[in-house]
Amino acid sequence: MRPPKQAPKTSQHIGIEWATHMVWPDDASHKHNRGRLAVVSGGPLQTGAARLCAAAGQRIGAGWVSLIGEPAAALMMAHHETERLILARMPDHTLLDLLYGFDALVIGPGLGLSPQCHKDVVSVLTGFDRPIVLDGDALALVAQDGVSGELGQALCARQAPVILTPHQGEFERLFPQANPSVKLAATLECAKLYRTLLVNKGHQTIVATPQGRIGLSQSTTPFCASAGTGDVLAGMIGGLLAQGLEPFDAACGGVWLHSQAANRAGPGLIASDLIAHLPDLLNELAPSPLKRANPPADHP
Ligand SMILES: NC(=O)C1=CN([C@@H]2O[C@H](COP(=O)(O)OP(=O)(O)OC[C@H]3O[C@@H](n4cnc5c(N)ncnc54)[C@H](O)[C@@H]3O)[C@@H](O)[C@H]2O)[C@@H](O)CC1
Ligand SMILES: Nc1ncnc2c1ncn2[C@@H]1O[C@H](COP(=O)(O)OP(=O)(O)O)[C@@H](O)[C@H]1O
Repeated sequence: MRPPKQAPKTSQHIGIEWATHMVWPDDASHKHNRGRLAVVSGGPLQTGAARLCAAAGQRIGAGWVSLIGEPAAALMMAHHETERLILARMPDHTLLDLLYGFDALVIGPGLGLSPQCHKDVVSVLTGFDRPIVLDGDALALVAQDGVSGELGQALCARQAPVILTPHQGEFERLFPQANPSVKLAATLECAKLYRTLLVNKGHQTIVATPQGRIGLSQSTTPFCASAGTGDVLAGMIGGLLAQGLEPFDAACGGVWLHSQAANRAGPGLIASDLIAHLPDLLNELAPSPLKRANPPADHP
């Protein structure tokens, strides 16, 4: 079958309308019912990606965000983190033990590629029944296995939602048969192959479901090409999933908020700037009673 030349009818430009899916806190909200997000860190020298991711998930509204790492990584994170809770994974802990009670998980940013990392990704895909975002090294591990390998099969068999967020290099490794000149068709085929929702990133970002639903975004500044910006996107999507958004809405909402934050940051952008721009963006989107109070006119 020849690839479609144009976007299928189900494709939508990802614009401000995705904000209508946002979940806002109300008087009954408390930190445990606004979404609990877990992010798995790599080793003590690789905690930065997971920390960016977790901070983004918290800024976008998840009420409780934990970073999980082996004891040395946990200690390193504890030196840096204030609002994120650190969970040290002791030798007798499985990852699933520590994930009890969380609403969503991001795994992959800075994770590493060791056999233990592989085992952990298999264990969450088969044993964690809440939404998962796979990014970074988790995607490298899936690509190493291929679709017929253990991780590929775990993805295909999984019933609960999972979102893959590859950049171009990761996408090409996940789906080596892809023709890069037809990114839309290749993204759809890859989503079908792994039976999962894909966010294929880059100047043009494509969100695709295995059923053929498509979201397209190409309004982001190229200053976004900076280390860690993808980790922030994974955290934003994870934070929206933790708050209960449907996976397609969480993916498109994350992509849109990320692009708006990037455009506001502009020249000189580094990944943490995207997180810093979220409060202003969210304030503009929030229902009137929730908007930030303006200082009185005579405020100094
Ligand atoms: N603050 C941090 O600690 C950061 C950690 N990071 C982590 O570092 C690990 C390696 O990440 P990489 O993204 O380098 O992944 P990989 O090392 O798996 O892939 C990079 C390779 O893909 C190729 N490539 C092709 N198109 C590309 C594109 N559009 N964007 C990026 N690479 C492209 C590159 O040339 C390179 O050979 C991951 O675990 C990642 O999460 C990065 O996210 C950067 C920030
Ligand atoms: N040229 C570009 N124009 C617009 N957005 C870009 C461009 N290059 C990268 N991006 C965006 O920046 C982010 C980079 O993600 P990724 O490469 O995974 O980062 P990292 O792994 O370093 O966190 C993605 O959201 C991607 O869409």
